[in-house]
Amino acid sequence: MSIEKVAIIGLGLLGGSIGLAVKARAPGITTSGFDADPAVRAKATERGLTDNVHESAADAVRDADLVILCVPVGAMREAAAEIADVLPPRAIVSDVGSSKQSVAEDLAAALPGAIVIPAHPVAGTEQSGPEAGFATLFVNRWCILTPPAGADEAAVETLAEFWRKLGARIEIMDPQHHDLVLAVTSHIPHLIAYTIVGTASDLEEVTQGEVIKYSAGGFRDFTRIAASDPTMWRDVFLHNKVAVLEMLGRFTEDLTALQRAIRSGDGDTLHELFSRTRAIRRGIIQEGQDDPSPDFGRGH
Ligand SMILES: NC(=O)c1ccc[n+]([C@@H]2O[C@H](COP(=O)([O-])OP(=O)(O)OC[C@H]3O[C@@H](n4cnc5c(N)ncnc54)[C@H](O)[C@@H]3O)[C@@H](O)[C@H]2O)c1
Ligand SMILES: O=C(O)C(=O)C[C@]1(C(=O)O)C=C[C@@H](O)C=C1
Repeated sequence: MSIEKVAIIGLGLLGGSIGLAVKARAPGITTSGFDADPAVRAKATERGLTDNVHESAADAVRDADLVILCVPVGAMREAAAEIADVLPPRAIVSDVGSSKQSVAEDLAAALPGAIVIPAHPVAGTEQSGPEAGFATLFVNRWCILTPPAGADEAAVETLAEFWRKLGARIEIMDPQHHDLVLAVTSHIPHLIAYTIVGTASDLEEVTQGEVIKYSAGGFRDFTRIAASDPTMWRDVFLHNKVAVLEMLGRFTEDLTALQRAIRSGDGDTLHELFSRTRAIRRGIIQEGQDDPSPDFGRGH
């Protein structure tokens, strides 16, 4: 199976980055795009995010070998339903959603009989919209494929090869496991950032403008994450509810243990944890998994 035409539905950060990455790294593949928002379609045309930007999802997916849904996870079902009647029978349908169980269920329900291979490129920034995309977003990043049991192996390999062309590394995972892992590595960190920035802002009366004044330190890193798209993240928490609540329970227990250590003056417990976490950060940097694009969306 080879991919000659990719249809991208949703032309924000992820959809736009896929379009630009195909142009830069797989120029033999044609791209077509659609976004529900006319202003996004206009900007996508201006930036040339895909070769063609269509006025309907149905027009965009015509003759496509691969369709990638790049919409918020809460909009996946509706976006899939819009292409159900016109989807070429041999086309692979995939997505980039940050949670996988609910998306797999929604796509299977909306597209009975279609070849559906959900995926999640673990790459992004706090930016969103058609101006945010860039061609190197996926370089050296993991793309996790979560094929359903009994999925066509050739289709899985075709999708994996597509993502490798864009620079990604491939992992295959069960959707339930994906959602648990990402709950702790991505979803809860975002929830913590939203919380700490929200709490500091609620305390503004006490801190009298100091939230902004002293935000050059660690707090500033939290504000970057807390600037992430509200619609996208609302949908992630509503659609990965079980895993997030389970991991949040575990996190709360660990936080309580730290609270106890501080209260009782147990410096060893604090020091041991902080040493372990420092080693993890250094390991990530050594593996070369840090910022793919230091001048974009990071480090400000
Ligand atoms: N932002 C990240 O860091 C990141 C990383 C990996 C995966 N993801 C996932 O990628 C997906 C897209 O996120 P993004 O950051 O590109 O968001 P974005 O807001 O930049 O883009 C989403 C686009 O989808 C469009 N859209 C919404 N409903 C639609 C519909 N029914 N049909 C057509 N278009 C529709 C919106 O108009 C918008 O332009 C989400 O599922 C998100 O969970 C995001
Ligand atoms: O770097 C960031 O700003 C991100 O939030 C990217 C990030 C992440 O948590 O790692 C966010 C959501 C995704 O589904 C994948 C990647």
